[in-house]
Amino acid sequence: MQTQPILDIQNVTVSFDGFKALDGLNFSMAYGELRFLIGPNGAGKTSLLDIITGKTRPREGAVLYDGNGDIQRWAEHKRVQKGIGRKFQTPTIFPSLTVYENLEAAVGRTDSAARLMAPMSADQKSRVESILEATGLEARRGARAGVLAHGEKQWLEIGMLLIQEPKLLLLDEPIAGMTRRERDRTGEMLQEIAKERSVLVVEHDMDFVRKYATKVTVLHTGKHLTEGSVESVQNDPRVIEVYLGRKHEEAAH
Ligand SMILES: Nc1ncnc2c1ncn2[C@@H]1O[C@H](COP(=O)(O)OP(=O)(O)OP(=O)(O)O)[C@@H](O)[C@H]1O
Repeated sequence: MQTQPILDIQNVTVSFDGFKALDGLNFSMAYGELRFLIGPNGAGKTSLLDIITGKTRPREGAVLYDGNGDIQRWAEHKRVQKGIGRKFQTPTIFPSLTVYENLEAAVGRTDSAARLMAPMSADQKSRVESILEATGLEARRGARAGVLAHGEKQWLEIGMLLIQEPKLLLLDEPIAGMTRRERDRTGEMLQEIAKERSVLVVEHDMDFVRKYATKVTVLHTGKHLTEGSVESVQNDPRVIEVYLGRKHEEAAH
């Protein structure tokens, strides 16, 4: 087990026309950790993912990653090559290709165009098989991605990221729109994935967070409000005040 964090965000500030989406944020994650990120709308959760992937550059602070020092000068594609994978809410799968073909396309995605066109190696084929198993899509391997159920599409995209063997996987509300069964399957999948890599999940659904999180970080107004076990965070008066109380009120209306 590595003692250094895989990700260490130090005093990061991101401003849009003077408005601070992240305001002196400190955040760090260990290797092999499944971390949930919660906070009210506008807290800065997506902005945090954006500075990790390089979509946004901070005005101040440092983004230390996987023993590379500060990676702020790295382009987005370099971060992907170095193991930072991000799943957006809307899947970017190829609907007319089968599940298997989608994974086949993803296997060489970070390589050169020539490698992309070449037949898969034995190693790549076995990676596709292991991803089919990990995502529970073995029986759907021949189905066109466009006809998959909503949950299956999300799992396929997770598979397409996993096949590139990321070290740090970022997921933005992965269970949005899923059935209860799909949610549970996704929660179990994330726990399995985190045995081999670090996973950071932005999630609003507190039932899901309660069930699958061991450690939760709460953001508020671009700052790190608190972090800890689900129980400690849920009972923190500041969290109740800024987030959970508000969510209960929303649910009551
Ligand atoms: N490109 C941008 N230009 C201007 N303001 C932005 C931009 N991106 C984010 N913001 C603002 O920064 C703040 C933080 O946004 P962010 O999307 O990171 O919050 P969030 O916690 O992900 O919210 P939500 O839960 O609603 O997705 C918001 O007030 C948002 O309006």
